[in-house]
Formats: sequence, structure tokens, C-alpha cells
Amino acid sequence: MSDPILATHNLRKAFGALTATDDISIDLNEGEIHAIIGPNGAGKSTLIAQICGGLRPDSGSVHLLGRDVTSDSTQARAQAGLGRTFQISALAMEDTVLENAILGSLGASGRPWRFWQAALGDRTLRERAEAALERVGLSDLRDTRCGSLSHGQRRQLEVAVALTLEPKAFVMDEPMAGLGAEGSKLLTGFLDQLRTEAPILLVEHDMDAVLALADRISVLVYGKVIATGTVDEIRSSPEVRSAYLGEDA
Ligand SMILES: Nc1ncnc2c1ncn2[C@@H]1O[C@H](COP(=O)(O)OP(=O)(O)OP(=O)(O)O)[C@@H](O)[C@H]1O
Repeated sequence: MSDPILATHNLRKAFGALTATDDISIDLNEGEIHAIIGPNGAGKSTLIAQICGGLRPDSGSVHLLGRDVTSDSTQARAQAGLGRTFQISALAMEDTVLENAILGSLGASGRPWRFWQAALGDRTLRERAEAALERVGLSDLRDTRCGSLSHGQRRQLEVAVALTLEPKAFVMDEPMAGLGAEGSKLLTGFLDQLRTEAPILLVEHDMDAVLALADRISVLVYGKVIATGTVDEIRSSPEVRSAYLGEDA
């Protein structure tokens, strides 16, 4: 198998006496969705923050496309190909879908916001944003104010923003949050296709989505990965059943 696109080696982060992530080594391979699941407080957000650059690990490292990015900023990681979508929407509700796609990519790329007016008229940025909207199926809504979109459409727009930077890997933090059954189903179908473009590290509480999408699942409990495997392996793991899924899982 080729080298992983994204990997962590022995990541550790403590807050005082509490070890939030304890020696975490996971990887993400081309074409796959690797889901991270675990109960509240297991360390999922802390792990993601260390991968994306918001939080400096106490020890361990993060590798993107074989390069150690542990000391790189969030923006440098985004420029190097790490696409991120957030648990809480980072979109500007007053702006249109197209403006969000243009300005979101500008922000993620670390270019100064004082150039935003110029950015809106920048043909390259505009074309890239339009292409990304086309890919996620939002072209028809390009002039709609973001605040008028449904939850599901906002999630798609967040992916479009990330796509403008041509990511090599996605990190998604609970993309199904706030979506109804229908919205989750649509987004599940969308992510299913997206994995061929860039693999996805998916933190998600919605187990239906996880079971439908994940090529591999890692289970995090009290900061430690207690199991990594396929859906079937995780379902039949006695450790996982007792620690997380419950006996009837
Ligand atoms: N900045 C912080 N300072 C102190 N403790 C923290 C901090 N951030 C997280 N923690 C603690 O670290 C542990 C892991 O938290 P984290 O938010 O990573 O878990 P999680 O798996 O993402 O939970 P959830 O599913 O509820 O989002 C928790 O006990 C939490 O209280």
C-alpha cells in the first residue's frame, strides 16, 4: 500500500492531570473514509485540533503527504492540502453563496482580509469558487444569501470552500450535526463520492452515517484508541462493545 496521506504518530496532549489524547497514532489512506468515534469527552476534538494546527501537542507528530507539519500553522497546513470543515459553521450568513466560496478560500489560505473587495473581483478566485460550487451541486444557489440555505446546503458550501484549496485530505468535525434524517442521507451520499477526490477523516456521532460510510473506524475512549478496524471488525470487537457500543451493538 502507498504511504498514508495523513498520519499522526504518538500524539499526546494533557490538560493538567487529564490526558485528553494519549499516544494516538492513526492514518488516512488514499480513497478512504476513516471515522473517529467515541463518547463525549473521549478526546476527538482535541485530536482534530492537533491535526489541524489549533493545538500544539505535548509530544508526537502530524504528517501530511509524508511531511512533518507538527510545527506548521493552521493556514500553512491548509495551504499544504489539509481541508477542514467545522462543527460550528464558519460561513458569513449575510454574504451570498458565491461570496462565501471566494472569501472562505481567501481566509483559509491566510491571505489578508483587507483584500476581500479585490478578491471578489479576482477572476481566478471566482472561477475556482464557481467550479467548487458546481462540484457540490450549489451552482444554482450562487446568488442566494447563505443565511437562507438549509443546514445541509451550508454543509455542502463548507465543503465547497474547502475544495477551492484543492485539498489532499479532509478533516470533518461532525458534518451531520443539526441535519435531519433527509439531510444526513443526502450528505452521506455526497461524502461517499467525495472520498475518491480526497480521503476524509470523519469525526461523527451519527452512527448510521459512520456505518454507511467508514472504510475504517477508530474508537477513542478516555484519550486512547482502543480499536481500529473495518465496520465489521469494530462491531464484533468485545472491547468496543463493552466500552462504547453497548452489549446489544
Ligand atoms: N482547553 C481545555 N482545557 C481543559 N480541559 C480540556 C480542554 N479541552 C478539552 N478538555 C478536556 O479534555 C477531554 C477531551 O475533550 P474533547 O473535547 O477533546 O472530547 P470529545 O471527544 O471531542 O468530546 P465531544 O464528543 O463532547 O465533543 C475532556 O475531558 C475535556 O473536558
